[in-house]
Amino acid sequence: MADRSPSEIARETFKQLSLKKLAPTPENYQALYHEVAGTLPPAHFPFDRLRQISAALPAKNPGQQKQCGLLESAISQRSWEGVQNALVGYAGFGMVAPTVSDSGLAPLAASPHSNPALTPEFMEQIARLIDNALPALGTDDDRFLEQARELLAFIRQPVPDLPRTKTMLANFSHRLSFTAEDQAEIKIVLLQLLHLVFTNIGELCIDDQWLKGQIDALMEASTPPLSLRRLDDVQRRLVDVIAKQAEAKTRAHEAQTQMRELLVAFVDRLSLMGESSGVYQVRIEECARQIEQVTSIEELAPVLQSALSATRSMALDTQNSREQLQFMRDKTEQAEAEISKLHLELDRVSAQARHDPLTGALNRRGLDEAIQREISRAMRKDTPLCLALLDIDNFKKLNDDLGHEAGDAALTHLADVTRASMRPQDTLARFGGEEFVIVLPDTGLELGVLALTRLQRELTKKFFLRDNQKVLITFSAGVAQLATGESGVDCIKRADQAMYLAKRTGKNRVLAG
Ligand SMILES: Nc1nc2c(ncn2[C@@H]2O[C@H](COP(=O)(O)OP(=O)(O)OP(=O)(O)O)[C@@H](O)[C@H]2O)c(=O)[nH]1
Repeated sequence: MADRSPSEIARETFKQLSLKKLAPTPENYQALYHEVAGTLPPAHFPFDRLRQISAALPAKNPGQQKQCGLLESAISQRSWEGVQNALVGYAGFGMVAPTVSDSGLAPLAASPHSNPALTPEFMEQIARLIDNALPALGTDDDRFLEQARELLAFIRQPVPDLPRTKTMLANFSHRLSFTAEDQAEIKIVLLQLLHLVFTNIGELCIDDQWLKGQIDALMEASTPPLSLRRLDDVQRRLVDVIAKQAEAKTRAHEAQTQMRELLVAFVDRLSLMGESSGVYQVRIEECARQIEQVTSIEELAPVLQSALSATRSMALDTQNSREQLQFMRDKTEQAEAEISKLHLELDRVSAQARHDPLTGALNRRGLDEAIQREISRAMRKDTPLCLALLDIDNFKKLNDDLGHEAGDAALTHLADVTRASMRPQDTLARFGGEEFVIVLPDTGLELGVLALTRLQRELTKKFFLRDNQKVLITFSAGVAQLATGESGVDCIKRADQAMYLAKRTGKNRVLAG
């Protein structure tokens, strides 16, 4: 039998079908064929069931459509390997909701891990997302925190139940929306309160120009959009204001005590004068009475003597009082002069704290602190940091042509335009006369140069106006990116060299250092 050709086997198979009175179905034919040929029938391939599954699979995106096509063709070719590849490929194109299809079959993916998108890694990513978002939502709502903890514990299980995960996520998201809304509102109200406090402090110190300037800067710095750096700035300024107020309070207290002492001394002196003039009056009245009674010139002499001595002693008392009052007046004037000197000194020292009083930019001390902070941040986050040094071109000529006051206004204008055009996280500091440093976090050299070039353009658009005349301010700048292990001072030196080169090669340029 083994030597027979396929056509002979086929003929014999038909003969057997008729002899055994079997229906001529493909299955019967196949079974008899292998019996006649003496070969093994291939493993059963469930065409119909597989086609049903294939028909139940939604093809909602191009990836799924392609895999459905591949599945159909694998079924036609009876290729188990093809079927497996098509199904694995299909699962990679998104999670399918476990609904029942027209065919009456539930689609795949009832377990979270039958879809690669819901792998333990993916669930861990969701858990980390929640973990990281929690601190931003505050710790006031206990129920919300508890719900978050429950959800985290649940989705970190090895195989979390999918429908339960969905329900828990939906509940959490619902509560989260309220908590986030609350937090946003709290932030707004806190800011309003802060502004109210600043306004009040500002009104309390109308005579103190420096303090008023600080309050204005505080108001501006606490206006959204806020950033951690702007809040740092608010904090630094507030510390200065509080220190200044404490000193002013001590000073006022001292002055008050001194004035009170002077007043007490003055009142004492007045009553003494009153007393001595009362004694004088009694003695003079006595003299007058004696004069009325004298009968001879001899009797008059001792009375006159007594009147003279009373007058002399009154004159002496008056002289003493005048001297004492003069002394007190001198002392008061001296105290006043000392207080106003102290005031001036305090203004000067306070203004030097961290900000440049003219432009409101940080001063050298403030800059040192800001650079230190940004260097630590850049190292921690492994991000680039640039320092730019800019110097106004031909500033001496501007001063000479328009006056020193116009020069001051030009410096303020440059600082204002810079603050408006740089990012909130950038920091501006006045480095010296007409030199400024800009600290640019998260910025590589190329972007740093671009930022300064953009600032140049802004200055050509936002003119400095003097007596209704447009005055164009330009600057030359050098930008340096902080190298590993480099100090802020050395980085500024490199920026300074680049700026110097920009000056020497025509000004109004930005060069990388
Ligand atoms: N109005 C005003 N002028 C200042 C201030 N600080 C420094 N200056 C003046 O700035 C001028 C700087 O002059 P220079 O160093 O010669 O520089 P420049 O004229 O800008 O020349 P280049 O830098 O070469 O473009 C000096 O005249 C200083 O008096 C300030 O606070 N206010």
